[in-house]
Amino acid sequence: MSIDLTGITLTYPDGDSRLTALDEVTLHVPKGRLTAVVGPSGSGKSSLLAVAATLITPDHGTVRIDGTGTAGLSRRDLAELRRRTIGIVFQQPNLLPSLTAAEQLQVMAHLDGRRPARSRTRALELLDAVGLADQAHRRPHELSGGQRQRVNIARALMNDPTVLLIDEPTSALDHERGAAVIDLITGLTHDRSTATILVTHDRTHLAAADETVEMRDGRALARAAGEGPAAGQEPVVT
Ligand SMILES: Nc1ncnc2c1ncn2[C@@H]1O[C@H](COP(=O)(O)OP(=O)(O)OP(=O)(O)O)[C@@H](O)[C@H]1O
Repeated sequence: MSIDLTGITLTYPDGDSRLTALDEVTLHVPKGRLTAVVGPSGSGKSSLLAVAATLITPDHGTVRIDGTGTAGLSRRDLAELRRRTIGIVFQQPNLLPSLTAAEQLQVMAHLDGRRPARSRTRALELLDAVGLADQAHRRPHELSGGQRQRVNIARALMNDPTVLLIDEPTSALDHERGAAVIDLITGLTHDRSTATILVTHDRTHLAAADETVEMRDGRALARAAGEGPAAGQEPVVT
């Protein structure tokens, strides 16, 4: 149960040439560990998450999820792999306005063909796990920003993923609510043994990470949790 990115290079079209967004990035996140990814705007953080989520195929390098290589899989098989093993939390919760918190989660199980009664039980368990047991009946406009983000995180857990990929989950929250969401992510990573990658701008979150990777111009520089800014330029990581 892990996610392994090895020698990932990703380029985008840029006029007559190509822009290198990821340059030989290697990253190994074992189960039960939280890796934070930081770096300036444009350094490749979102691209890294998109490759890890198998939403973008890199030019070079391999992505292995729980030991399974993704190269050569059909779009259908990739979609299946994503649905079964990867939980993705985007920056904006993107909740459906007309559904209650519990129903936002049940939609995921419905897409997976599971029975409504069982999915309701699981949705309520997960809302409880993220501290929203008493908010299951509320619609998004009746929840605070922090509560909406918790629903977003619970929804990503609905299919019991082994890999959690989280993009800037606290950007719309004040410091206190942001810190609570990071605590939640740390706890879920350890309790549910997910391999978690957290992209964040906020360096105060780094203390919660088991490892930090600093992105610079598409390259990954590693440093241990709690250290100051990456000093060396050596490519990283384990
Ligand atoms: N679809 C795209 N087409 C062309 N270039 C892109 C595309 N997406 C990203 N880029 C470029 O790739 C580089 C890395 O972008 P990326 O979004 O991964 O960085 P980031 O670190 O997530 O930035 P931010 O913190 O601002 O979200 C940037 O130079 C960006 O302009």
